[in-house]
Amino acid sequence: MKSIFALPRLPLSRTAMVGRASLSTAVHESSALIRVTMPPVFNAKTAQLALPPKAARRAPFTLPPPACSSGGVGLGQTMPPGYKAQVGQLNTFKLPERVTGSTGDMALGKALVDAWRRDGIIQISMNDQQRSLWQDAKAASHRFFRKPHSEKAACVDSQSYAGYIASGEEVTDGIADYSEIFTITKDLDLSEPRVRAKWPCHGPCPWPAGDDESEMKQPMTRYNENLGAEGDKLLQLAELGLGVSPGALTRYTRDGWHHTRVLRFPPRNATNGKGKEGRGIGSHTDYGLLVISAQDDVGGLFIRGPSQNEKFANWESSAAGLREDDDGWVYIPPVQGTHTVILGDMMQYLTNNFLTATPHKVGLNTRERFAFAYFHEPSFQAVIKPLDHGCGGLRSTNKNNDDDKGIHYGTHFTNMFMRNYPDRVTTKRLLAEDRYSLLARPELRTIGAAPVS
Ligand SMILES: O=C(O)CCC(=O)C(=O)O
Ligand SMILES: [Fe+2]
Repeated sequence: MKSIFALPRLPLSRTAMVGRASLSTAVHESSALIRVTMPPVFNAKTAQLALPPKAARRAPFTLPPPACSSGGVGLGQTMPPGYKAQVGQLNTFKLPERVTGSTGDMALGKALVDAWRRDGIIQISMNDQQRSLWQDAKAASHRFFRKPHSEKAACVDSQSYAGYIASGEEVTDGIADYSEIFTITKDLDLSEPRVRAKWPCHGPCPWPAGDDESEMKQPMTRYNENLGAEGDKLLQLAELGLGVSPGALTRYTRDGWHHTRVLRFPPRNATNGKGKEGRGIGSHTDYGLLVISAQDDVGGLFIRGPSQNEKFANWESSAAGLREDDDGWVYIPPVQGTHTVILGDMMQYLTNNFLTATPHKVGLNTRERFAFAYFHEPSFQAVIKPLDHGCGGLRSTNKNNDDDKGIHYGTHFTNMFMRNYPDRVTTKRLLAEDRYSLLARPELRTIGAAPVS
């Protein structure tokens, strides 16, 4: 059996960043009562006119007005106790039904890219169908997490990383997280050719026993399929906003290795004592292109916006634990009826750091919290190469793209999951059967070998 430590570039669990000037503007303690009014919804039709010249645009995040102002919701009120952070107040963008490349789409794409570059996060409104899919998926997650431990713990598969992860089982930067998770990866039965060929991470999703599909599988699958379309729509808009050719991003997501983490966080006073007090998930970046998240009304998510002073590349050395206890975190209050979208490692690599992966972490609150993180990813087989043109004219450091070997997404994903779950049966089987070596085979590297601008 090959030792995990002998594998090429396998960083330690979910990673971290370095030194950033602390925000000089007001920082709100979680106990502060803040009243704010929500900003207007972005209107794609008027976006071009509405976009102010760069210098006049608002500073990263609009800080809420003082407590005495009237109306609005106390967004900062839901911040978990014991945390100190600026409270983010995000504009809510509305996406069109279809992206056609119209002037409105181009303006919206530019506005999204600007917001990611400024804040590291965007907020988009759910349409009626998405609200209903989210309600159904959330109800299914409540049902699942209420099951006895033994029933949840049985939801494990030895070939895929899908299924249950108990509170305290996941490790970020060497410290156990309190989150309780059900991961959904591509659900492939045992007769599927990639599963038969023993490709790493490929296998069935171990739905709970007795699920007649309506309990868990259907609501989760419908939710994920809808976000699959939403993810590609966002990438099309990002292509317009970056000024790269159509397909420059979406070419990678055909048969994308999209997956979802269904999460429950215990209240801070009811943990199993296996993690670090108050901590839900430690600071990390996620692995692919986009993370589209929904959270209930409890609150717990913090992010760090892009900074010139904070350089990291999670595919080279782990960004887990990055600046976990530093200043400079922004609390993202739950806004019902919206998804938030942050960026992953592959978006950073593709755009030569023009867009950067968004470091984030989760704190435990006084009530239990439920959230969904959907990951919009390249195909497992994709070899990602930095974009040649566009992206504001930025090019990768001094590297010539033709010489760049690129990043094989399937290898990055496998490294990250082995890192997070060193003791899981899936990791043990992967190593015991030397599946890792298959990642070098040409049939696992079929998408995107040549750079596209
Ligand atoms: O709970 C959240 O809002 C985010 C979860 C997260 O960061 C993850 O699952 O990777
Ligand atoms: Fe995450």
